[in-house]
Amino acid sequence: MNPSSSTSASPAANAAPEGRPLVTPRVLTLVFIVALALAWGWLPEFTVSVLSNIGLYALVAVGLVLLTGVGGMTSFGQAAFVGMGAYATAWICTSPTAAGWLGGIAGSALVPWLGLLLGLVLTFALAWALGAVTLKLSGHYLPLCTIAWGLSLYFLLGNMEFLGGQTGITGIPPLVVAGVSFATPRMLGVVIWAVLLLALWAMHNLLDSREGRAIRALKGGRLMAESMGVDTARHRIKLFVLAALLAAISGWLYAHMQRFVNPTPFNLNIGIEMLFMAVVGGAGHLWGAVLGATLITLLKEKLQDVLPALLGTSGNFEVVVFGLLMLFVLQRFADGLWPTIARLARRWVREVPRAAGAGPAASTTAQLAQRAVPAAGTLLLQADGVSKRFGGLVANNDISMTLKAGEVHALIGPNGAGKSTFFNMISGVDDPTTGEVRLVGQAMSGKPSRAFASLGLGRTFQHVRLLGQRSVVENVALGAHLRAKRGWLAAMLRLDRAEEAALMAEARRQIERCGLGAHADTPAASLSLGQQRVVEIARALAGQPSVLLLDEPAAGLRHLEKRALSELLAQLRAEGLGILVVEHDMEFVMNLADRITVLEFGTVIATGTPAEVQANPRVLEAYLGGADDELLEDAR
Ligand SMILES: Nc1ncnc2c1ncn2[C@@H]1O[C@H](COP(=O)(O)OP(=O)(O)OP(=O)(O)O)[C@@H](O)[C@H]1O
Repeated sequence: MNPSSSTSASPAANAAPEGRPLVTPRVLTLVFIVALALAWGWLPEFTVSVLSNIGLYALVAVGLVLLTGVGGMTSFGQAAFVGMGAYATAWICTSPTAAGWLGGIAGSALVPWLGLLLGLVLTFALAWALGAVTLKLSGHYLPLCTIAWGLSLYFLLGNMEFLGGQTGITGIPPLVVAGVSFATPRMLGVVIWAVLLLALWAMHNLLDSREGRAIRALKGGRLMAESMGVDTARHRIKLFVLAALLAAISGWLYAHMQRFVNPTPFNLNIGIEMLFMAVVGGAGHLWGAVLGATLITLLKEKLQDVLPALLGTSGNFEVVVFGLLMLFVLQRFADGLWPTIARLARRWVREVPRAAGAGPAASTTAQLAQRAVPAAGTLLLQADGVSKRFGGLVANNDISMTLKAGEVHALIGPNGAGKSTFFNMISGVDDPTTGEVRLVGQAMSGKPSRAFASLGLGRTFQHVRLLGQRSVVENVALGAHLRAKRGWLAAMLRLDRAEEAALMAEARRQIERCGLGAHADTPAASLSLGQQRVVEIARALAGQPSVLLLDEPAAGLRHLEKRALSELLAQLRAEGLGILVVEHDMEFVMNLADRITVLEFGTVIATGTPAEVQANPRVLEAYLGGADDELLEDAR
């Protein structure tokens, strides 16, 4: 496990100044674990109890960090899932009905484990169902929905007679493993922290994988993630279920620590407190969950003693302080406290850069899926009479065009001519009102962007869409998402290392090819806009596309960079790619394109070679009528 790996954009970004004493995050983590283990037997009972509570909260907060900080979905209702885990084991361990079902094994040491299984199964089913309904919502509707089901589950738990109503369930047996009883917080605390550390390790592994990059991409917007082949709806639900399962495990441990359950610890207030923990600690950082859980738990303990003494009356005043604290933290530390601590610690702690090609030996490196290069002249992309209306506005009017393997086709036209709209039609972002798009011979009506990606369409965006805090190599590796297949479980257990090494090697190869080798480990946001556009091209190439759609690739590039880009695209054309470029830079287009299609007011006014288009009177008229007279300059 690696405390700062989730905090750092890249190894290089973490690099400490040369010559300073260095500790790697891994060593620091080991020191922390060993210190905790050695101190555990000697700590006072009360401290052990508080630490166990911190462990329980942190387990839930880890799920919230993934859900909220990494995946961009806010949940106020996580306490209800803790309740599900707690009540499932409480019921199965104590109910006569459950004992009837369990027959001979009722009362044995196995029953709490059946309670865990029941809690996980119920939570899985409920979270999947809730996720399927609520995660389609965006903006403030999603958090509102989590409040709604958080409240509902809380009242449900408190109103079911067989669960003891508001009184709850008592007499839950302690965990017993191989004859060893985990009845005391000192004993169960070991299990709690072991589970927490295991969860941190597994979640760190998940984030440091192909699926982790897909999860991070969710926050960058569905459009980008889908274009890389990520099924965003499915990933959102899986992330939601994963966070719920972590909460349920925390609930199971809680029930066997307290040995009784009632609905109070699972109400909305506690759900909000758990979200505080994730956000205050550092919503995008796994160890931020531990930090947040520690700070809030300790603060709560202190405030519960101090505030009544100060105010002369009792009440839940700590909630007011939490609210103020939240305001302060969000004002001063928008990303929570963990990134600030990690930044301060950078003098002494640094990540060891993962060397290019490091990982499993070449012989054990997995093979990524390969796409056969189409023969030159093969028809790759075809638009037949594509029209798009927005209300009364006809943005695209009966456009037909083709793209063949081994050619560069440019789409030009004045601002507002309908180029982006057409780009959206041929990349699955939007559906034509009438007409048809075919990709490698397949009709694409109604298919999402990821279906286009899986058929070999790679694209860049007019407004760059990168994960700015992540390194260039991670961004580019996302482009190869569909070429690998290891899933969440393999990633968590680190069984995907060979494949991951292959993905990273491929990403680095494409970065080198695009001339950005020196920036591979730099956070993408720290590059110039022009370089970020090139990163997008490298990301598209990592998917080994046969069709490349480039939306204004030369915008923001300096002269030499444009020349290098032009050479790269010419080389890709020679390798057999079909490239469609939407571009305003006429010199770039005229020097590169084999064919040009000119749009005006959504209609094709000319198609042909650069020379034919430059000599076309309608084209000259269209450009003279607009602000851009570069074409005329070129034509002369
Ligand atoms: N979602 C939408 N709803 C309504 N009108 C839209 C929508 N998208 C585009 N339009 C309109 O369609 C027309 C074509 O826009 P589009 O963005 O495709 O042009 P463009 O050629 O890409 O322009 P630019 O070069 O400035 O990017 C414009 O009049 C625009 O206002």
